[in-house]
Amino acid sequence: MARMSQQPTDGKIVVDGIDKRFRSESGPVDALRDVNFAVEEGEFVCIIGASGAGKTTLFRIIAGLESATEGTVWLDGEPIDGPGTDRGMVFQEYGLFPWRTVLKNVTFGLEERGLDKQARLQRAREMIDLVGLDGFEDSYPKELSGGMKQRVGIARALAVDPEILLMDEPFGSVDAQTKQRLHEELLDIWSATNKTVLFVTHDVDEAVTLADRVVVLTGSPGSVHEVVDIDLARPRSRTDDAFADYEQQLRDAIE
Ligand SMILES: Nc1ncnc2c1ncn2[C@@H]1O[C@H](COP(=O)(O)OP(=O)(O)OP(=O)(O)O)[C@@H](O)[C@H]1O
Repeated sequence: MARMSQQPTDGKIVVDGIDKRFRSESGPVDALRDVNFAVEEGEFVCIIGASGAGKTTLFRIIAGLESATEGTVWLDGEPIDGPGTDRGMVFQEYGLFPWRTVLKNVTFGLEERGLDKQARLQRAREMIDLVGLDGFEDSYPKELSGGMKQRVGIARALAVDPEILLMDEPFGSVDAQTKQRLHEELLDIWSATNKTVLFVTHDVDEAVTLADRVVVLTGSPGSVHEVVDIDLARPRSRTDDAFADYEQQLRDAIE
């Protein structure tokens, strides 16, 4: 298939005809087939789907950690062909350096950007404040709870001021109460910083809580079954009938 040399439609991120086939010892595995959707600047988009629908694979392709077999992901009209500081990443398993303090974990991305030490420390402290971890600058990851570790991950991703935040099940390992608090904090950070957020989850409740729009991946190989606009004012309440209706709609779509 001829590769288009121009982004086919408007959008900050345009996922354009993505196929992914893995080669494994037991033969090829088709993970994604003809995945198409666009994300507008400043939007909060969740990708949901059952286990194996290809969410993480798609995340990794958009992050530039994995290449597509067919198709292109466009960012501001340019094809993505590797990771970049325009995309900050947050993973479920934190990805922190255990031998570095909180402060040194957050300065990590800044060291590569050539900022002087003073500027790095100042920026890192601002981000640590933003995620509510002031006072923990000198702690090590093993001294922190899961929720706190994830805050460090978010601070580190934000430190380089990426335009886009890519999050792959970031709150999968924290308890329900912490998750709810992190949702509120993430939405505050999102509205304060105007980032574009792409957030992978298998949790329907989380998607309705957070997203402007939800991309539902189904099938194996996965493709876009439906894109659902969540037309609810924020802050959202789980006890609203409309919230429950969206949850049901997404549950039905996944099945
Ligand atoms: N490196 C790989 N080699 C071979 N197959 C892979 C590889 N990575 C993923 N797959 C396959 O691709 C498909 C999609 O996997 P992926 O991890 O993207 O799904 P997912 O929706 O994120 O699932 P989960 O919610 O369980 O994490 C699965 O069939 C998986 O086995």
